[in-house]
Amino acid sequence: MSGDVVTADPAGPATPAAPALPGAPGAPAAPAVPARAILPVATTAATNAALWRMLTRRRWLFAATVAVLLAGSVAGLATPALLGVMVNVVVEGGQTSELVRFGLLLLGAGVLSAILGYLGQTLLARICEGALADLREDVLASALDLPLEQVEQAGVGDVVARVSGDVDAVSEAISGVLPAVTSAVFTIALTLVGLGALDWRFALAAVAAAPLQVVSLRWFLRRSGPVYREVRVAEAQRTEQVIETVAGATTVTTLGHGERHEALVAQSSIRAIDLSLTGIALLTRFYNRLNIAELIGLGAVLAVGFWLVSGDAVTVGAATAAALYFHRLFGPIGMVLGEFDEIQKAGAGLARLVGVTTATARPAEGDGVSAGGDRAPAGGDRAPAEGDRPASAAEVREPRSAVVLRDVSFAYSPGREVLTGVDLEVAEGEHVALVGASGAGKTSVAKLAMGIHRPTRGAVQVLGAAPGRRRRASADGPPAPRPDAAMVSQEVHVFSGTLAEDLRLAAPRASDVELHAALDAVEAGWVADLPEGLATAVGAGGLDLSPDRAQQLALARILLLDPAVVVLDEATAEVGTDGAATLDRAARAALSGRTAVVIAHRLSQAAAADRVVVMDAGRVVESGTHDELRATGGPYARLWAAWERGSVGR
Ligand SMILES: Nc1ncnc2c1ncn2[C@@H]1O[C@H](COP(=O)(O)OP(=O)(O)OP(=O)(O)O)[C@@H](O)[C@H]1O
Repeated sequence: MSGDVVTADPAGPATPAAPALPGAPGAPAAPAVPARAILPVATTAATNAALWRMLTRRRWLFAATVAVLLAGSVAGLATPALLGVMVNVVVEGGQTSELVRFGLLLLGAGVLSAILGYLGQTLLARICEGALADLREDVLASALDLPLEQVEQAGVGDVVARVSGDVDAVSEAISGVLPAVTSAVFTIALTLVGLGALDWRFALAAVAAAPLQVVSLRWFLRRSGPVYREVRVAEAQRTEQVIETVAGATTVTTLGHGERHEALVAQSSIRAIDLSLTGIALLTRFYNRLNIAELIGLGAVLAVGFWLVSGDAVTVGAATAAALYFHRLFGPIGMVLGEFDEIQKAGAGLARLVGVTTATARPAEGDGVSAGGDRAPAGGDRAPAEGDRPASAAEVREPRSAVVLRDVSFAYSPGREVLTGVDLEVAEGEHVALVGASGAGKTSVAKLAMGIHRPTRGAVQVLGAAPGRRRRASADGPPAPRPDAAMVSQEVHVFSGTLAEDLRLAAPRASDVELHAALDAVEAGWVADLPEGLATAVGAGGLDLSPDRAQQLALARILLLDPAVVVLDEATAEVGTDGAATLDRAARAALSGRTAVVIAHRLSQAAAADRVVVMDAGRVVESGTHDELRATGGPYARLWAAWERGSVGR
């Protein structure tokens, strides 16, 4: 996961929610992570409710549309009735002028029905396009808000498949199918009324087709639903496989694993294709059954017509009109039943999309997240294990601590704890350096503090800004809400665009003067030497920045973002002594006046901190100032001695 600055800033890159300031308005609460490592899929009821909400957001337009479509269907009903009357005129040897009059009426009804139908479809399409735009925005916003932990567990491919393939499936259904199906449903309902008006026995005969249609539909829905869901999952897996292969292309090529990866992509594609073919085979069998149902229905209407005409109960014209009415049902019924296919696919897609929006929905109070903004342990509904010490909000809320980890244990996979009983408190404005061998658990602590992961036991809390700190005001707008916490991670990402755009991801309204000031503060004097300065293209396809320069950009972004708490996990091993000294000074400038947790990859960073916390095998083993720890002769003193001898890091 790229993104060195993890922040609540809406313009920020890859912006999972930053940790909460307890009590702050809109403080994000940790959403419930499902036990299985997938993003949730909404229930049918929740999906239907979301669809209804989308459509009825524009309720007046919706009501007008229904009225126009109904009027169009009523006008359409006149056609078979008028044809029936014309047959009677012919049978009874009526005047040609009479025929012409009814012919003109027929033409008028047809034109009116077409105009109203067109208008209704246009209005409905407008509602649907609006609903679709809302859906796209909701899903994209929700996807950007997804906790990194959930994205990591579910796989990026799943998220990408949802915001692309699933949105497309729903788009097709909403913009193409829904308007057509709605007007078809009106036509069916009113045609049955028209048949009944001719003679109730015609309506009864028409219903003869219904049992087979209902049975066929139920048969189809039962089988196709799971198949379509599997298709969506298989497509997500294929996307995941492709993304993984492309993202790791260099590694794949250098290790000569190209063929293996191609085979894996092919395998996942074949599975998706096989499932799609199964769906098509089901659809063909379904249409066969519908054709048989129509044959039965038309046969019944004609037989009843023959019987009624023979008994003088109805005229030949009425029987003709009845047959035409039934024939008129073929199209709409076939369309509604046939489109169930698209509706099913869209339903599967919509359930996954609504799942994304619910994955980021804030749980209500009492959902396992304390009002103080504690990060509750994952698996909120598990029974407390023996030895669990569920830390209450009261227990962890301490007025002068900006970051509190209380008795925190954590495992990436069940049963494999990488942190055990970690207690860490960082006072407001304090700079704490985390020190330890590779794999000791420093980055895991940082990610827990940032809310990227949640503890399996214990509680984590990040408090707000130090009193008296001013928000950065922008010249041309209200002051931006101050972000709570931000992280500079080991993988600094330089986003494609100009240098100025890259920096403005952290502060969209910052002026060029402010950008230059931030760059100066982190000693990025090299920017001034670039021929195009802030307009220089960086990132993919642009100027390739060395790791220490990318690091300086990340630190400048911190200055522009101005968070209260910073977690710094920069590991720039490639820089020499001069580079390291520059980066240390840049970090000091970026962290000045903030609470900071610095993962000290160079012990010079630890020496400059207010306090050093030493970790070993997932536990805190020492804590104190640099001088105190050196004097005790413990693990830190040994690390320091080794570092001074130049055998570690430098
Ligand atoms: N995403 C992950 N999935 C599974 N295990 C992980 C993951 N990330 C880290 N670990 C494991 O957790 C343990 C602690 O790793 P962590 O990265 O927190 O240590 P660290 O002290 O920051 O190390 P380094 O200085 O090398 O970054 C290690 O055993 C590591 O292998």
